[in-house]
Amino acid sequence: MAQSVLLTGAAGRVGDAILGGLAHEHEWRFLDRDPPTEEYPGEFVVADVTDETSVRDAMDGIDVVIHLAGDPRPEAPWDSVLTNNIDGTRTIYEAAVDADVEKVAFASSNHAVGAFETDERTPGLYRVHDEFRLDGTELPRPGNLYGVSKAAGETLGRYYHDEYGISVVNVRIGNLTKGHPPIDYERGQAMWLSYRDCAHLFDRCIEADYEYEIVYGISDNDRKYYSIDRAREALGYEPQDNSAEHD
Ligand SMILES: NC(=O)C1=CN([C@@H]2O[C@H](COP(=O)(O)OP(=O)(O)OC[C@H]3O[C@@H](n4cnc5c(N)ncnc54)[C@H](O)[C@@H]3O)[C@@H](O)[C@H]2O)C=CC1
Ligand SMILES: O=C1O[C@H](COP(=O)(O)O)[C@@H](O)[C@H](O)[C@H]1O
Repeated sequence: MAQSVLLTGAAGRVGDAILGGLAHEHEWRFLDRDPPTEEYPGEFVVADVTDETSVRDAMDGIDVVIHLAGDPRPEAPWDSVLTNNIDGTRTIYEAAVDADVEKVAFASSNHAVGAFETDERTPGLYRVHDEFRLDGTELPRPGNLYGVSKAAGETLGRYYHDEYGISVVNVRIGNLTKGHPPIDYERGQAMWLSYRDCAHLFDRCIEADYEYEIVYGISDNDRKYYSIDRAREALGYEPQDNSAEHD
């Protein structure tokens, strides 16, 4: 069923992947601090996610928020992730609960658990026969301050779910690249998320019923060290791509 969806960070790569598959499936409103450089299939609000007034206005009549806006750089400095990622996510949740939004899908990251990739585990971890899996029940283990900000975003979701009942799914996105998996990069191939699977996964975040979830957002790669079982069970995610098919 078509839903009214607010997509923050719409002008970025993940937004592009989502709209590539779902532009005509839902009623969209977009928010980004960068103005659009092309036509979007819905109202486009140019605003910063830390601007409470603009975010509250953008939330009016919305059923589901897909919150992508933030600094995506693994090497991002603390000032930037504190403002754009942590405060921005808090601003989104405050406005969402006040507007009676049903669900928020939060773009978390592999970097929230990057420090599980110890010297002892790698590079074996990235290879097909290694059986180590993270499944979303483990505690965060960030390897950088960007990862800390994503773990904080997941925890903000936990709080707003428990306190206000809003449905929350945190998608620990792997490595989104268009057309094919990263080349000569085993880690990136193990956590590849194709554009097609990305659109489908966020469609399931819009449509499925859930309470509070942490899932991994990768394609069905032979090499994987993230389990996609929870995404399948909780959301009905059925990925079609596999980085091994591009070897
Ligand atoms: N691309 C990937 O492989 C992965 C992305 N993610 C997460 O997904 C989200 C989107 O990432 P990408 O599309 O790759 O990044 P991107 O940089 O291509 O897009 C991010 C968008 O957010 C906007 N933005 C940033 N800060 C903002 C603010 N304070 N207010 C309003 N808009 C703001 C930017 O203008 C940009 O259009 C990020 O939260 C990132 O951490 C997580 C894991 C992997
Ligand atoms: O969270 C993110 O992860 C991806 C993949 O990480 P990388 O360390 O393999 O590059 C990254 O490309 C993206 O920019 C980031 O937001």
